Amino acid sequence: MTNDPTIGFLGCGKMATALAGGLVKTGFAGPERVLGSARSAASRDAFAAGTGEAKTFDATDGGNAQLAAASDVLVLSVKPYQLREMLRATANDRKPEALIVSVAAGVTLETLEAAAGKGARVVRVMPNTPSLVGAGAAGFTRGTHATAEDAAFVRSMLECVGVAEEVSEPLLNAVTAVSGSGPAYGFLFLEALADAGVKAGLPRDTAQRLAAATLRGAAAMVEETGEHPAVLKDRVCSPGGTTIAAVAALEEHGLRRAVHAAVAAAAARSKEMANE
Ligand SMILES: NC(=O)C1=CN([C@@H]2O[C@H](COP(=O)(O)OP(=O)(O)OC[C@H]3O[C@@H](n4cnc5c(N)ncnc54)[C@H](OP(=O)(O)O)[C@@H]3O)[C@@H](O)[C@H]2O)C=CC1
Ligand SMILES: O=C(O)[C@@H]1CCC=N1
Repeated sequence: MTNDPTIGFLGCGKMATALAGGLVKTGFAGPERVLGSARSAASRDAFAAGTGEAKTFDATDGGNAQLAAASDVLVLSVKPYQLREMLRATANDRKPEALIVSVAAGVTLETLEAAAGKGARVVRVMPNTPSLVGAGAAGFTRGTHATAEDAAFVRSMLECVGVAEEVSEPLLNAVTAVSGSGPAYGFLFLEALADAGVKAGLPRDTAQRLAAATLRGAAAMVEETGEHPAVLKDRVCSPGGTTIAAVAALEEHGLRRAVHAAVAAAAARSKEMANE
């Protein structure tokens, strides 16, 4: 791996823009070391806007090959079903020593390595969109030919925009279900909390600010105190008070069961996508 690798995002949509934007924002990579390719001008413009005007390539006009030829690290960030074709299509353009990083849900190392060709160094990552604001959570696993240095590079890239955990490949389905898809659960809960606040009489913007800060605060307390979440929850519940009344209502309406079902559904879908 060169000292200042050029990181090319093949497919520069929502996840690529969140990750690349985070890398630029935190100074991990200057915009001159970040590239993106996509078919539509809308995707390319959004990526450029989110990354301090990183260079983009038009995929309808040989852009994927140009990006592949210029990238020391090639981040595959198209839809899962497109990955095999993208790897085959850029086979003759990629630098032989390029590190291939896939962020696609469900696509296994076996599939990636077979499509990337003999000896290809591949790391499979499951990031999430809060990478954009330096609060990402990612899991990763390295392929057969990826070196310890490759894993260290990917870890440093991910830790620049949040937390990163190296896991065995089968656990990536669970990582996808917890932290890859997880921001959506958080947004849904936050939206519901703000809506309920509006119902209780708060102005919308006040309710949303309070809900977001409260969830951020709860997460920060778990991280900073190292206490079990149940212990922290118990400290909010005064005997006969408001919180225990709310907690009882959440239990009655099946919050825990709903979360278990959601994570199981996402993990099952991730597993299923390996065969598509
Ligand atoms: N969104 C998320 O929270 C997360 C997504 N992921 C993974 O990231 C990947 C991308 O998902 P997401 O960012 O949500 O999806 P998007 O649809 O936002 O991004 C896909 C990108 O690929 C581009 N694209 C499509 N076809 C081509 C092509 N032939 N050549 C080059 N670019 C192309 C699209 O632009 P255009 O159509 O203009 O070409 C678009 O920019 C998926 O594999 C997903 O599993 C992983 C973790 C979290
Ligand atoms: O919904 C998806 O399939 C992708 C993977 C994790 C988050 N978004």
